[in-house]
Amino acid sequence: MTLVAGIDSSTQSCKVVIRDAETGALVREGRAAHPAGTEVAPAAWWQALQEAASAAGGLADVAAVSVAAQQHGMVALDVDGRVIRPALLWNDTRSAQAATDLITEFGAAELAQRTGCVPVASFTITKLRWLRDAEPANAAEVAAVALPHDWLSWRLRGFGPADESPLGADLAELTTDRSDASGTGYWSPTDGEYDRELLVAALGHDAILPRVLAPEESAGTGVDGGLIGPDTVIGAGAGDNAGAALGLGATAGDVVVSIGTSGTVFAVTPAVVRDSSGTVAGFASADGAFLPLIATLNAARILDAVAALLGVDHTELGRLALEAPAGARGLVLQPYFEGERTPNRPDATATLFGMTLESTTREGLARAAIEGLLCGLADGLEAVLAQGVTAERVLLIGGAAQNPAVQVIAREVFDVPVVVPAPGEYVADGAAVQAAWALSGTRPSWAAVGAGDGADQADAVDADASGIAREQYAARA
Ligand SMILES: Nc1ncnc2c1ncn2[C@@H]1O[C@H](COP(=O)(O)OP(=O)(O)O)[C@@H](O)[C@H]1O
Ligand SMILES: O=C(CO)[C@@H](O)[C@H](O)COP(=O)(O)O
Repeated sequence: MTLVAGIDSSTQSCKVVIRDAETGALVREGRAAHPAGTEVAPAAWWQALQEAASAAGGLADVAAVSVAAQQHGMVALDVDGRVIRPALLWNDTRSAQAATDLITEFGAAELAQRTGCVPVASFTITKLRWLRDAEPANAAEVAAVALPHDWLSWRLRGFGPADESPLGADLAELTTDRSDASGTGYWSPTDGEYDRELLVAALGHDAILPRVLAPEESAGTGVDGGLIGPDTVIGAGAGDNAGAALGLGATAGDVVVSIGTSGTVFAVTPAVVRDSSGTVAGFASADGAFLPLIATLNAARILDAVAALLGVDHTELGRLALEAPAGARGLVLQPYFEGERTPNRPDATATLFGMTLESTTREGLARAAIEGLLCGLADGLEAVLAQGVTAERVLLIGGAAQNPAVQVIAREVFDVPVVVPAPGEYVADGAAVQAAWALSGTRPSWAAVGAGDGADQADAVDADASGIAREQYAARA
C-alpha cells in the first residue's frame, strides 16, 4: 500500500492524516497544539508538526506529503534564513491602519483589479507595511517573505538556517502555490505573477518571494536525515481553505462554511471574483480555479468563550441552546470579541443586546452565541452569492460544526440546504489529495465526501424558526 500524508498547520493546532494513495482510506492520524495568540514564532509550528507526525506514527513510510496551513501569516526571513520576528497571523489586527493607508494610496478598485482583493488587516501585504512603519530595523533585514505553508515545506525539504538544517538557507528554494499566494495582497490571480510594485510599496524594498507552483507540481523531496527522506515527494501545498475545498471535492453548487478559529464561507469558481467593496476576497483555489471567500475573525472561539462563561462543555452548551426558542427571546450577541473582519471592524468589541429578565438565561445566552456566530456567516454567504456564486448546498465543516446545536441552528439560519460531512480534517485531507496528485501526476478520485451524523437533522428545523434570528441580528448591525 502506497501512503501519502496531508498536513494542516492551522491556527490552533497541527493535524496530520496518512491515507492510502489509491483509495484515500484513512490509515493513521495525529495532532499537536499550537501556542495561542495572534503572533507566533514559526518554530512552534515546526515543533508541532514534528509532534503531530510522531503521533501519527511518523512519516518515514509515506511516499508523498503536502502541507496546507493558515493563510496570510507573515514569515519574515533574513539573508541567513532566520525568522526575524514572530509571524503576525491572519487574525492580528494591528495592521488595520496599514490596510487603510494602502487603499488610500492605490484605491480599492485598483487593488481588487490587480490582486483580486482589497486589503484588510489579515492580509500579508498590510503586515509588511506595518513592519516598515513600526519596526523599520526589522523591515530593513527582510530578505524573503514566506507564508506558513511555504516555510514549513521549505523546512521539510531540509532547508533553514545553516545551524538548523542539512541544506542551509537557500531562499531561492522557497515555494508556494496559487491559493496561498492569492492571500498575500501582492499576487495577481489572473496573470499568476507577483505584483512587485505593491510589495515594494508596502515593505519599502523588494524581497525574495516563493516560487508559485502549479497544483500538481512537486516542491521537491525530503533529505537524508530529515523528517522525510530523499524518496518522499513534497506537494505544492495550499492555503487551508483551498485545502478544505480539495479535501471535500467541492464542486459547482457547493458552498463551504467552515467554523474553526476563523469562520469562512467559500466556493470553487471557474473565474476570479473581484469585489471592490472588499467584503469578498478573490482568492485562487488549490486546483487551478478560484476561491471567492469571506472570513470572520470570530467563530469557534465565540462558543469556547460562552461555554467557559457558563461553566459547561461544548455538549452542554449545545443542549442549553436548544432549550431556548429561535431568536433567544430577543437576546442577540454581536460576537466581535477580536474585532471583526467581515464586516471590516477591526476595533470593534462584542455586544449583547436585548437583555431582559425573560431573555437573560443560560439557555438564552447559549442560543444567542450560536445564532450570532451563524448570522454573521449567513451575511457572509449572502455576500459570496452576490458575486454570482451558485449555492445548491452548504457543506458545514470545522471543529464547531460537529456540535448538534450548531447543525440544527445552521439549518434555521441558512437559506440553503445544509449538509454536515462526517467528522474529519478536510484541510489535511486536501493536502493528502495534493500529495497523491504530485506523486502520480493524476488528481486522485477518492470517494466524495459523505453526509455525516448531521444528515438526520435536516427534518429537525422548525419552519417558523428560520427568519427571527437573522431579523434580530440585522436590526443590531
Ligand atoms: N463540539 C464542539 N462544539 C463547539 N466547538 C467545538 C466543538 N469541537 C471543537 N470545537 C472548537 O473548534 C475549534 C477547533 O476547530 P478547528 O477547525 O480545528 O480550528 P482551526 O483549524 O482553526 O485550528 C476550537 O475552538 C474548539 O474549541
Ligand atoms: O484568514 C483566513 C482566510 O482568509 C483564515 O481562514 C485563516 O486561513 C485561518 O484559518 P483557520 O485556522 O481558522 O483554519
